[in-house]
Amino acid sequence: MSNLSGRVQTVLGLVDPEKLGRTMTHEHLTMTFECCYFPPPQGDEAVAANPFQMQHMHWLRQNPYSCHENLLLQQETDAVRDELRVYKQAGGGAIVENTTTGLERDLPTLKQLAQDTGVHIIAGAGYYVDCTHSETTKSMTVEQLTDVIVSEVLNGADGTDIRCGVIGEIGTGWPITDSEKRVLRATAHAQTRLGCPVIIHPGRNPAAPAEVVRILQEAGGDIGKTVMSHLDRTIFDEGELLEFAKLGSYLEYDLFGTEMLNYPYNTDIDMPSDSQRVKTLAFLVKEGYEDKILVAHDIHTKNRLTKFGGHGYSHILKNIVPKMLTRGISQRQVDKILIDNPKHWLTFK
Ligand SMILES: CC(=O)NCCS(=O)(=O)O
Repeated sequence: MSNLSGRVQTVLGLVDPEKLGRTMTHEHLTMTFECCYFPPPQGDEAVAANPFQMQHMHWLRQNPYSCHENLLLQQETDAVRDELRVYKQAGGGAIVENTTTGLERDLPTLKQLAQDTGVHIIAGAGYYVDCTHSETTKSMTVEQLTDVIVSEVLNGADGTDIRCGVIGEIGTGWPITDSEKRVLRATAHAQTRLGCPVIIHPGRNPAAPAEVVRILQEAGGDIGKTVMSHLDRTIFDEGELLEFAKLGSYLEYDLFGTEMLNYPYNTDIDMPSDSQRVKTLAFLVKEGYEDKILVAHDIHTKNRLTKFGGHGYSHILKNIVPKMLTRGISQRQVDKILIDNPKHWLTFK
């Protein structure tokens, strides 16, 4: 194990895990999502070209990926800084910033945001989904990929000395490509060397999370220290969810605030409402998984910021927690989900 043992690694250095406080385990503060642009519905091209007007806000919520400008979160650092201050005032302590290679990770900006706001920011190592893998990435062996990921944690990433504190979000699609499989194996090998937390972006199919776990496990990964993200758009059947939960990963509901009718990346999927998400959390708590639940908003487009009428980074603290308390989740269980579970996951072994 590394000398990071028992500590959490933020962009400002190592911290005592007790210092984190309430933690959103899946957010983005600066990134581009251009890789996932989706053309607008026919006839809506004019709105898509000029979206940030009050009368277009509903359209933007329904079609966030169909407007190039909306995908450039990295243009909104001032608004994000303001929001982080609000988040801190609302009782937030830490944020895991999941931007990996392929999404224009910007570690100096994360460091500056942490310094300016006092929010602990934990950055992500590794690679996003296949369509963002460069030719170089695609040609690398598992050993070479492992060395890059380990170095991003031990020495710093992207030519800086700013170190990542988690591996991920590691991007996978469905079916999982060969290049994504190599990255998953490298993730498991790096985790074995470092004893560090891992977080996965699964493909949009109910079978995808378990297949990722299988690949990680086969490569020696520590599933108990791994988060499966985006379960709110991936597994809908309660029986299937319990089957997956038995595999032992953290179960992350990280699209709080996102309510849309037509999910463009898989139109078979009905994106749940926040009320449905809370209901699923209450179900998992009842089934004994309160130690495994994590929550976040996964802000990755501009329209999700309060500046543009969105829910912002404080939505869970301000709106979802009170709802959880009225739906059979106790204050102690809420504290586990927001404080204890993130702390345990983020602490290096
Ligand atoms: C940045 C990112 O990967 N967000 C997830 C979007 S998705 O629609 O839930 O896959």
